[in-house]
Amino acid sequence: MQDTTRANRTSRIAGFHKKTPRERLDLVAAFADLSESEVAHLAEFGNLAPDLADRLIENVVGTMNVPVGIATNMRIDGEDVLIPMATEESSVVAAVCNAARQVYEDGFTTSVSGNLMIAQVQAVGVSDPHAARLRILEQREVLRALCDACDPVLVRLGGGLRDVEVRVLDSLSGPMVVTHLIVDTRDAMGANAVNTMAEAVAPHIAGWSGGRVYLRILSNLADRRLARAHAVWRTDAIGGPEVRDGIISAYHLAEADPYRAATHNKGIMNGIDAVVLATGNDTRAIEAGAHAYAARSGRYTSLTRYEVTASGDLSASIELPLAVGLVGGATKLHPTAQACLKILGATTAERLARIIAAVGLAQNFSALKALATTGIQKGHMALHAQNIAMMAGAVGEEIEAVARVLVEGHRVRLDVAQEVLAGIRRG
Ligand SMILES: CC(C)(COP(=O)([O-])OP(=O)([O-])OC[C@H]1O[C@@H](n2cnc3c(N)ncnc32)[C@H](O)[C@@H]1OP(=O)([O-])[O-])[C@@H](O)C(=O)NCCC(=O)NCCSC(=O)C[C@@](C)(O)CC(=O)[O-]
Ligand SMILES: NC(=O)C1=CN([C@@H]2O[C@H](COP(=O)(O)OP(=O)(O)OC[C@H]3O[C@@H](n4cnc5c(N)ncnc54)[C@H](OP(=O)(O)O)[C@@H]3O)[C@@H](O)[C@H]2O)C=CC1
Repeated sequence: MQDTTRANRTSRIAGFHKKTPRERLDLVAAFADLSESEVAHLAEFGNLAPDLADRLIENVVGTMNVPVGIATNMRIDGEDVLIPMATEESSVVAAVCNAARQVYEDGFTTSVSGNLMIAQVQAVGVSDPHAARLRILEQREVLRALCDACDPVLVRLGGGLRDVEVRVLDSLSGPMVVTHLIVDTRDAMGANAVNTMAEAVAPHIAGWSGGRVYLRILSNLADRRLARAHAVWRTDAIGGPEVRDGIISAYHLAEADPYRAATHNKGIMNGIDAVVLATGNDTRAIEAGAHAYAARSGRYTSLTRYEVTASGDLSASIELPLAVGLVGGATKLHPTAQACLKILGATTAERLARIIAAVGLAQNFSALKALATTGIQKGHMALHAQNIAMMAGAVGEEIEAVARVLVEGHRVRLDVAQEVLAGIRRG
C-alpha cells in the first residue's frame, strides 16, 4: 500500500549531485523521515573516506559495510594462501575453509587461458556483409596500430591488440557485421581500455564495411580469459564412497537440469563474488560472464564437473571467464581492496583469477557435500542462527545463548528466537 504521508514529496531534485554527501543526506532524511540515529548511522563512513566514496560513485550519502572474512586452509599451486572474502551470507567463508581442509595436503591446481578481452563493434546496413568481413580482416595491421595508439601504457606493459575476428550474424533486422577486437589487457580488467579502442576504430569500420556503426563495447563473455582450477578429494578424507557418489550425483543433476544448475552455480558464485568484491573488482561483469559461459552450448549447465579418478577418488574441476584486474576500477583506489590484494599476495591479474577459480570450486564442493549428506540446513542454519538471534533483539552474550538453543532444538526461526530471548530475560 502506498504511504500517503509521502504522497506530496518529490524525487525531482535538481543539482542533487552538486551537493556534499551530508547535504544530500539531510535532503534524504527529510524525504524519508529518517530518525537522528538513522542519519548518524548513514553519516558514519567507516573505513572508506567520504571524499573517496563521493568520487567512486555518484550522489553518495553513505556506505554499505559488508564483513570481510578470511578463508583458511587454501593451498593453490603449492602455495598457501589466506583468502579475504566480502559477503553478507553466513557459512560461505566456513564452507571454503571446510572444503580446503579436506584437500589441504594436495591443494588446488590452477591455470588460465590468457588475459584477452573482446570488444565488439557492430555494423548494420551493410549490403555485402561477407565481403565486408574480408575487407575488415585485411585491415588487421591498421586496426592494431589504431588500437595500440589508444593505450601506450598498456602496450609498454606487454599488452595491446592481439587479433581481429569478424562475424556475420543473422539478426531480427537483417545481417550484422560484428568485429571483435581481441586485446591483451595485462593486469587490468580492461573494460575501459578496450571500449576506448572500439570507439577509436569505429569510423574506420564504418568506412570499410559501407555500413553504419552503432555499438562499440566489450563483451562480458570473456571466453579468452578463462580461469581453471582442479583438485582431487581423497574418498577416505571426505567420508567414503557414498559421500563421493552423492556429490557426483548432485553434479549430474546440475549438468542435466537448468533449475538445479542455477542454484549449483549460485553456490559457486557465493565464493567467487566474495573475493571479487573484496578486491574491488566488478561483480556484475563476473556474474554475466559466468552465466553466459554456463549457457554457451545453448543449454544452461554446471560450471563445475565431478568424476572418479582411476584410484577411486573424487576429481573436481571448474572453468569460467574471470576478467579481474589489479589496476583500474576500484581495485587501486579502495584501501580495503588494496589490503585484501596484499593478503592474497596476488601480484598479477592472472594469479588473482586462478585463486578465485579455486575458491569457486571449494565453495561448490562444500555445498554439494552438505547437500548430499546432512542437508544444507545443519551447517548453514547453525551459523545463520546468530543472525536470527540478533533479529529477535538479542545483544552481547544473549546472541550466542539464543543461537545455541535454536540449533540444539533444530528450530532456527525468528518466533522461536523471540520466545527463547524472552525466557532468558525473565531469568
Ligand atoms: C558450515 C560447515 C562448514 C560446517 O561443517 P562441519 O563439518 O559441521 O564443521 P566442523 O565444526 O566439523 O569444522 C570443519 C571445518 O569447517 C570449517 N568451519 C566450521 N565452522 C566454521 C566457522 N564457524 N567459521 C569458519 N570455519 C568453520 C573449519 O575449517 C573447520 O575445521 P577446523 O578449523 O575446525 O580445523 C559445513 O556444513 C559446510 O561446508 N556447509 C556448506 C555451507 C554452504 O555451502 N553455505 C553456502 C550458503 S548456502 C547457498 O547459498 C548455496 C547452495 C547450498 O544453495 C548452493 C547449492 O545448492 O549448490
Ligand atoms: N561491461 C562491463 O563490464 C563494463 C565495465 N566497466 C568498468 O571498467 C572498469 C575496468 O576497466 P579497466 O580498463 O580495467 O580500468 P582502467 O581504465 O581504470 O585501467 C586500465 C588502464 O590502467 C593502465 N595500467 C597501468 N598499469 C597497468 C597494468 N599493469 N596492466 C594493465 N593496465 C595498466 C593502462 O593504461 P593507461 O594508464 O593508459 O590508462 C590501462 O588502460 C571497472 O570499473 C568496470 O566496472 C566499464 C564499462 C563496461
